[in-house]
Amino acid sequence: MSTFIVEGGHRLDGEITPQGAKNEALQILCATLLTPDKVTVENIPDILDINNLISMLCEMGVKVEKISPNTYSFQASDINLDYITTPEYIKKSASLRGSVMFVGPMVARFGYAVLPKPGGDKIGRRRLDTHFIGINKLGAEFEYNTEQHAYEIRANELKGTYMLLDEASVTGTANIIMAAVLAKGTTTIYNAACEPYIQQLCRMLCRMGAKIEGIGSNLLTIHGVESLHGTTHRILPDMIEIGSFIGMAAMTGSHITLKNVSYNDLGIMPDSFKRLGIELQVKGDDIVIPQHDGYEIDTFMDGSIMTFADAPWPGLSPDLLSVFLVVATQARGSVLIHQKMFESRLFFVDKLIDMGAQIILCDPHRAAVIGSGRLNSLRATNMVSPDIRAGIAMLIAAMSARGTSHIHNIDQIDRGYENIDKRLNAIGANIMRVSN
Ligand SMILES: CC(=O)N[C@H]1[C@@H](OP(=O)(O)OP(=O)(O)OC[C@H]2O[C@@H](n3ccc(=O)[nH]c3=O)[C@H](O)[C@@H]2O)O[C@H](CO)[C@@H](O)[C@@H]1O
Ligand SMILES: C=C(OP(=O)(O)O)C(=O)O
Repeated sequence: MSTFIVEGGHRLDGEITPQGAKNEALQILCATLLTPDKVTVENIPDILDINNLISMLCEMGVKVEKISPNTYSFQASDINLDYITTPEYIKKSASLRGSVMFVGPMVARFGYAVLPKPGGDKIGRRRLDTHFIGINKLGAEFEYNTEQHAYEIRANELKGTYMLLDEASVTGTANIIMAAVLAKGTTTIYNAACEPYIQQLCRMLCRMGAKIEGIGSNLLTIHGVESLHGTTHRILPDMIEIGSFIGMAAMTGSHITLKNVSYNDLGIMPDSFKRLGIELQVKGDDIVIPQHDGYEIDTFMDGSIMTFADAPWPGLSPDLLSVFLVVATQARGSVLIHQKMFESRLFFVDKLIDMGAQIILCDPHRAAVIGSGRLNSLRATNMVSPDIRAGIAMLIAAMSARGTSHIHNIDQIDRGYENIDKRLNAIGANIMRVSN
């Protein structure tokens, strides 16, 4: 377990380029299993979750070549199906959420997959019903193996069908798409998740020979094909990292430029920051955040207190609410943060309260923040990062606080943010990494 020692009060100044998107990369790397041909992927983030997934692919027999720091090629021409029944595979799967998306491609191409309990953030119940029901509807059978503590999934043949998903699950939709592209006949997925990362997956699959209609909508029609071939794909910039940097810049009174953000793929996020009182200038495909001496939270048009709530795309991502929450503590005005999707993601506010923030945790899903308008800057403290996004929120709080804070368990931050300490120190932060 490593620790960040963060000296607060330093303003940032300069340019920063967002990393490739973690949650897109997890889907795309799993999709490389769908073809025996070579697939080259650019802009892969160098983060713990992705490196773990790549090492699992290697152990499954995928030939992985690192072409440059963020570009790899993958060739799944000779897969060792025995590996996926080993205790090692089961243990590694439990270290990240993305491993759940091996199921769709494996069952589509090899008729066999093993699904141990996947890992990922411990942020409340994270059910997999959508994955199971969808893949089962395509004709695969799930059987729980009590010795392995994992499901075995078998299918002689997958057959296209109509399905209305019980919820617009992101990884569930990706898994079902990856199974359906090689199924016989036509699959219709209604209530599909449709965020840019799912769109990117669909576009890559189409370049590999898949036939998918309705990309970008919640109604996908997939005409199954016999086989897929190789391609090259570039991962989008990580919208959650972009949002984290916007919030960090405002809260620390910094002037920074975010380079090449793929603005049109950011959805409602930039406007949501504007409603928090943060000024953003869009220059080409860059976002400039000018130095803020203060910012004031908007109200709704009827004058009532603003709420930021998560919703499936094109709503606001749940992964950004921890950032909105911490940034609101130093705004003028009040806001309700309503985390509808996950029930254990707001408990980190206790630490912000210790630092002097005015927050009432109304229940596990809702926190009311009374911004102090920088009258009382936060005080440094010691904290433990419980999940990726609480971790980055704690880092933002520490960077804006008076004094030196310690953030333990920063592996949680490293799961999703590439070399965050080095990249922020390069533009003026003072963050020291200590390995315990
Ligand atoms: C590896 C990866 O890509 N992880 C992301 C993915 O996780 P993941 O794919 O696991 O999340 P899901 O989309 O399945 O669901 C997230 C949560 O929202 C609930 N839910 C979902 C859809 C819906 O219409 N109503 C609803 O209540 C689910 O029950 C669950 O509690 O999507 C989440 C939601 O954007 C993000 O937080 C995760 O970062
Ligand atoms: C919840 C997240 O990730 P995961 O689904 O990988 O746990 C996240 O990225 O905020």
